[in-house]
Amino acid sequence: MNFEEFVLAASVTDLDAEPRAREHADAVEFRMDLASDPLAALGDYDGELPVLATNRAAWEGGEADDDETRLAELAEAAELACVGAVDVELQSLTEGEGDRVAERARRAGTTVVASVHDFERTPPETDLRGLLESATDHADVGKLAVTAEDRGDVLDLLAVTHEFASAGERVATMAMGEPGRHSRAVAPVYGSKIGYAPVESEDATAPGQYDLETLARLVDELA
Ligand SMILES: O=C1C[C@@](O)(C(=O)O)C[C@@H](O)[C@@H]1O
Repeated sequence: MNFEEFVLAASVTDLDAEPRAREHADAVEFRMDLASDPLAALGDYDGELPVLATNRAAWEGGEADDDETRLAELAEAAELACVGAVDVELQSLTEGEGDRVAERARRAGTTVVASVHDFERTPPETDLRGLLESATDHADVGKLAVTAEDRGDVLDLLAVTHEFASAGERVATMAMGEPGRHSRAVAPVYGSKIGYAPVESEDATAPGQYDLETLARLVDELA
């Protein structure tokens, strides 16, 4: 997966959902931290869509609390043929052992997405820029998910997205929460390369997500 074109990822906690995602998604984001035996599930996976593997740390809003196990599992996943990309938290890449995962991923030809999340707010525009700069420096794709408290926050995020994408950087951005919901449909217009959506809205993996069919339609109509 090279993310040169926009990739719509169906965010799943169970890979058995993949057949239901095929019609609208380009990939499945497998939330390993929310699955019961993720490596076994990946081993058994015989779906059509490539997998973007995420094993989100508890300290970054996920459910994987032992960092050593979490990163070891993610590195193993990165080496599987069905896995086209792995998500590694930027903080793991800069301060933890995430760079080892990234190295193993690269050796296996797997794309690395460096991610940053803010579940509280949208940092000021200069900080957004700094975070995306660091994320794009450390990985093939820099991803920034923030929480919008008002529409103005989305404007800041879109401005920075546009700036990086225009400079040829591969970025993925979205504003979580209700005021930021429309960013999921609009950010791709400004160059964001990944969208996330649950197959069914009750299985959302972040606040403010559209269901897959809806996001696919909105992105298509705005493209
Ligand atoms: O990082 C992201 C983006 C996300 O948080 C969202 O807002 O859609 C959903 C997560 O599953 C994914 O790992």
